[in-house]
Amino acid sequence: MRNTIISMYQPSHLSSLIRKMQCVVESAAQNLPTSELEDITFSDLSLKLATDVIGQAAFGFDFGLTKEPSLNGSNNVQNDVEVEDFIKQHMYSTTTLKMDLSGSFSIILGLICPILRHPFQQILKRVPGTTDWKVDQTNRKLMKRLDQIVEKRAKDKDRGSKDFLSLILNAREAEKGLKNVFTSDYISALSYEHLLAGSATTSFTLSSILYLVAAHPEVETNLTREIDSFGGHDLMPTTHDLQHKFPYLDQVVKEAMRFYTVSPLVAREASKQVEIGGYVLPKGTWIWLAIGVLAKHPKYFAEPNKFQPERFNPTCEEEIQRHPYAHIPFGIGPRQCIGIKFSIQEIKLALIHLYRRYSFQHSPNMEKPLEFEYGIVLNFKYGVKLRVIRRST
Ligand code: HEM
Repeated sequence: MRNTIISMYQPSHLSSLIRKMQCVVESAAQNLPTSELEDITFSDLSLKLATDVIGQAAFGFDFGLTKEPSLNGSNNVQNDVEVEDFIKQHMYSTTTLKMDLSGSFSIILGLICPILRHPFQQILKRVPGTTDWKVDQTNRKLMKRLDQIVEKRAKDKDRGSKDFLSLILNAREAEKGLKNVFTSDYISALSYEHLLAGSATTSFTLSSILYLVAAHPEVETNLTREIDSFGGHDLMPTTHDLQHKFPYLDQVVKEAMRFYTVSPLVAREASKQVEIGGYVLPKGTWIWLAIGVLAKHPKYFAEPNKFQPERFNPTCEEEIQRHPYAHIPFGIGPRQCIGIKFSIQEIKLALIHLYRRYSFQHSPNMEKPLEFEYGIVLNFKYGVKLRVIRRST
């Protein structure tokens, strides 16, 4: 399975995605309000941006979330009712519907008495108005929409092989044995997992970078200097340029991912009995890797609560001495994130585009300190609110 889709994330395919990514980034950033009194909730914008990008890569579909609606209300994207409905449900479940302690009684009860959580959840799912009911309804609608999308694409014989969904469907048709494994339900679930894995993480990372850089003007100065020296606004960096010609940008991204680790826990299950640090863990034990804790360990990161991109400079002693597995925001080993290069390319392109045109400040309406929601991935409790200043260059 992993091998089937990994080709999508190889350098050759990534370079062909640059133009698509660039179009989404441009349309997301073209009309940011630059009034001194107006806020933008950048985290909402970055979620739209990341969802549009993954929509093109995973589904071969333009969701059009970052496009400005025209006067007649349409945003000139492909007219597909199922996809439109699906994506509305997805945005609703990601931004509005929150399965947190304040919302769900079954979660609170589960903390007090874990054994009661599941039966209670089953009951509350049937009680209209409760969070459990809303989550269940939204999940059902989402999966129904996704099933329709998968079904439609499965019938399309000219689907090509440029996106995740088409690649899996092609693989299913090419190998008879896979038909029973890659059922439509399974493919729908995988596609949704992909959409979630690729949008919430990238969006959070992009927003946290803008938030952190806005609080560190010296970092912004260095960053814009590097970006400006690359060339004029029309010069679009290639995949190779992004990897090699923006060393400071690279350090800023790494440091922001260390500072706010979006996926702070990674799970593994012991496939056989193993001894770790003197503890014998029987087969089947769940092991949680606290990569967010590791990212703040003073043994590997001096003054870990300071935002210092230079600590990732290849000539910095801290970087030279650091254990290679101390900074692993994408996990590690055979189950490491498959979207590393994809998301880094997207994040760097977005940052270059944004800082070429704008500078950012925290809105006075932003809470201090920043508050988070702790789910499968980290999220901002009230969003990242910024003021945008157009640069004069
Ligand atoms: C800043 C962005 C991202 C971060 C921080 C991130 C982080 C992670 C982490 C920590 C894991 C678990 C790895 C492990 O268990 O060792 C993971 C898995 C995964 N990620 Fe990402 N991710 C990001 C973007 C993406 C994107 C853009 C995609 C898709 C295009 C993606 C697809 C996946 C998939 C499919 C898995 C499961 C891999 C497997 O189990 O074999 N991720 N990611």
